[in-house]
Amino acid sequence: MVATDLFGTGLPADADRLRTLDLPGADLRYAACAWPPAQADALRDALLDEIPWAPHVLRIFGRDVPTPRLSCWMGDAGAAYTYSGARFTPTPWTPTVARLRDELHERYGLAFNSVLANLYRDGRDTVGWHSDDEAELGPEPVIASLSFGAPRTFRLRARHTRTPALSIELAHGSLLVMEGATQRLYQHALPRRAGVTAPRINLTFRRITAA
Ligand SMILES: O=C(O)CCC(=O)C(=O)O
Ligand SMILES: [Fe+2]
Repeated sequence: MVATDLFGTGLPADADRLRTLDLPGADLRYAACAWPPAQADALRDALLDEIPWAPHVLRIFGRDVPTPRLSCWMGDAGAAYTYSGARFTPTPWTPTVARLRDELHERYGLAFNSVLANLYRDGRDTVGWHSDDEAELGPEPVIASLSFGAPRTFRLRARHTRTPALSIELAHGSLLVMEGATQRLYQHALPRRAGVTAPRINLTFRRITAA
């Protein structure tokens, strides 16, 4: 009998292991099953319920534009963040998000002081092309992106040529870690997906270095 079974789920013992994705110059790792299905279900429900979701309004070319998703900026009191001209003071950690932050540290050795939570209510909610390259994140940001709920396609493209580079379906209970030159060389987006009626929650944990 091999030493299998991740949390008694019948999944292989290393189902939560991060594997490198092949993308030139980038540093991307992905674990399709960081949280096994039953745990991921419970986490999705708790996060839906516990996070104070609200539309964000971004100032783009001098106009106020509501984002096509709901969000919540959460973190340590000092971790203020500027995003597309809007300044966010973080909401205090909720219990489930704090637990996930601690798990990322204990299980993957990744430490964070803030998180941007996104709720894609259905397949019409999206995030457009961008890099997470705000000055507060430092020159080589480390971002841990957790997905719960409806699987959605995550795309990356070369920042300067806009050449499509990678397309990956982010699974329920998955973890994607972006670091190194990933933000400098690539942009990412989550396009619309027809036929998706279930919500998806994404938590992008970040490390804010300076005020
Ligand atoms: O929902 C996702 O997977 C990506 C979200 C994202 O790129 C962001 O919040 O910066
Ligand atoms: Fe992003």
